[in-house]
Amino acid sequence: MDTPILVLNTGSSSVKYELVDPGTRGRAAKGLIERIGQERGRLTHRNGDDPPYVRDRPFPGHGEALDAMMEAFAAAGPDLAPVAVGHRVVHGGDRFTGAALIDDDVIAAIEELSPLAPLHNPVNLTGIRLARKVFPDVPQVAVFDTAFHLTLPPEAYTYAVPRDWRDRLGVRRYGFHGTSYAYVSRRAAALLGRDLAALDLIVLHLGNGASATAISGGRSVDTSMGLTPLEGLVMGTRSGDVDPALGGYLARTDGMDAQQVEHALTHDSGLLALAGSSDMRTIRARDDAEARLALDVYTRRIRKYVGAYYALLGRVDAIVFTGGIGENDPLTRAAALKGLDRLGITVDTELNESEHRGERPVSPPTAEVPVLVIPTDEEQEIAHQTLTLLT
Ligand SMILES: Nc1ncnc2c1ncn2[C@@H]1O[C@H](COP(=O)(O)OP(=O)(O)O)[C@@H](O)[C@H]1O
Ligand SMILES: CC(=O)OP(=O)(O)O
Ligand SMILES: [Mg+2]
Repeated sequence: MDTPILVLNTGSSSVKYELVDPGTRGRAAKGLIERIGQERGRLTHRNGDDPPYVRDRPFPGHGEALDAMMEAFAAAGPDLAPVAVGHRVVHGGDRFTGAALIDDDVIAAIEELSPLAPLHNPVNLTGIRLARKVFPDVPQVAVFDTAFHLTLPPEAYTYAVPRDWRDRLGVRRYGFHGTSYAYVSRRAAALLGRDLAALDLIVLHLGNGASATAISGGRSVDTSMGLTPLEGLVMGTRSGDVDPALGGYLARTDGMDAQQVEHALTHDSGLLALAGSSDMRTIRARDDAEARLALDVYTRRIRKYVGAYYALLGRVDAIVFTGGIGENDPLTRAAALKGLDRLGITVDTELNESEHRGERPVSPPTAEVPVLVIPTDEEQEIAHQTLTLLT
């Protein structure tokens, strides 16, 4: 492979990267840098079938993490000479309806949108700036989480708030995880052996951030994240839906300001607030009242959205789970769909709990509504969209 695409997925606390062959879609190398900003970080770099190159040390910020990625390529190969770089960018507002070739103007627009995705857009820009410095002559492409959701109908994206906020300040539902939804919905149609254009799907992306989307004919028709990636489901450190009066209440009774409230709802809430850890594996290892309540709150919220999206779509051809929790946690899948048998939705205990990984149904073969697990691959989708834009 001599002309691969480098894909950078800079997340809130991690960096995932891949070197993808545009012809075969094969991976020459891939890596993951975890727990950025925490006491103990880890970089895992894989070059083909070589034994992995692992570095356990703290990465104070995303700049250090990206430097470590460059060191890993230098030490463990392969040579890094990409023909293009594809970047995940979380918030594209209503300006970016698809992937965009990055120039100073696009960078300024991503920066302008940073207040709407404070965990994500600033670190996405760190990756873009590093790649432009290291590969000044290589085209760089931004692939936006929001773009997939620009098909939302007005009644789905409009908040019932003052007109001035909507007209002047861009207050509306945008939706996120779109790169994942684009990939997963295509793969779900392939697994069902049906045309995506004819399918109504409810897709649950349950990772560190989590969201639900109703997809009809391959188009997003409603989604749980809103103006920012804070609305909707319970997440690792984010509250998801709360009463909008909460901020005012805390200001009046406890003297908190808007920034403090938003920080707490973004960083100190969700599973972390309920069970002391944002990591599902850690919570699963416990069996006490606090952990059980956290899981009940978590799965009940998912069930509410499944019911709501079933009602909006009027029918559903499959429920699809993806993301670290959706792919790997059978108890979450079972609990989230508990009691929905009357809607034709149920999981098969043996299939759901099987050690099998990869794309698979977890509902009984005779189920009216198939329940599928489709591992997401945002990096593959970013490479695909980068290539499509450039050719
Ligand atoms: N085998 C597993 N069982 C249960 N949860 C898991 C498992 N593997 C990963 N997870 C959970 O997946 C979540 C991270 O999801 P992931 O999609 O990797 O996050 P990100 O949004 O950062 O990409 C964590 O809560 C983690 O505990
Ligand atoms: C948009 C979002 O929440 O992304 P992540 O799940 O990577 O945090
Ligand atoms: Mg994610």
